[in-house]
Amino acid sequence: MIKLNGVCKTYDKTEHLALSDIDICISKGEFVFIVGKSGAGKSTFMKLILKELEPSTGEIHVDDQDITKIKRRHIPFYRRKLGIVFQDFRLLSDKTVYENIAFAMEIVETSTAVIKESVPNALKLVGLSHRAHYFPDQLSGGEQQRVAIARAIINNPYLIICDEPTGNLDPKTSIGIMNLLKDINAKGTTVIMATHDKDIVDLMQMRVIALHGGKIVSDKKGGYHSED
Ligand SMILES: Nc1ncnc2c1ncn2[C@@H]1O[C@H](COP(=O)(O)OP(=O)(O)OP(=O)(O)O)[C@@H](O)[C@H]1O
Repeated sequence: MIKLNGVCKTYDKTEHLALSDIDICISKGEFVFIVGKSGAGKSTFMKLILKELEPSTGEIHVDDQDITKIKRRHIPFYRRKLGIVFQDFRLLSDKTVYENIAFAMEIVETSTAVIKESVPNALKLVGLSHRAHYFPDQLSGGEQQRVAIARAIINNPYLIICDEPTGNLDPKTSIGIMNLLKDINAKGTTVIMATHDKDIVDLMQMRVIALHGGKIVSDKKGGYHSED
């Protein structure tokens, strides 16, 4: 479960509240969209959960842990529970598809035997077994995003955080990526996705939390709403 209680965030010395009085609860296994105009607070929300930022007030619980209390040296261990997918893929250009995914396991000290078994399985899941030895610049945008998703799930995260994962993709490719995320979610992984893509949100019919001026203005199932 992910729970935010009375979370406010101001940046540095500004008095402007990037997030204000956020109280929400996301159950394990949910798929949640975070929507809102530019400046609404979506990235701030995601960065708080990733522990890239600290709240100015309030508590944030992820998987029954108050993450505001995690010590700096323990942050890398906390982040191992999370898979992250960005708009711009962020693959390592000098590593092949296989190596990009294997690298995510190497840095958490997974054994070679487990890596050799897990990476082909992840590639199969995202439909890219035939691209294992390609480099990122030999792939389409949609294929690169599939690699990024394979890398995000390879260590069995509790939660996948997606920041505009379809932002650089055409509508058809975007739907393929969303179906992949839906399948991963159906196996029990919680997904939180920030997006501007109204068509995708309407298509998926999942829970939608809308932010405006740092406040939650709507929290409903089933697409965008007129007041969002
Ligand atoms: N590093 C920062 N320093 C000061 N203010 C910031 C900083 N980052 C964000 N803000 C402010 O916090 C508010 C929320 O910004 P945030 O980036 O979370 O919005 P967003 O919904 O993700 O926008 P976008 O869709 O454009 O990415 C905005 O008013 C923004 O100007």
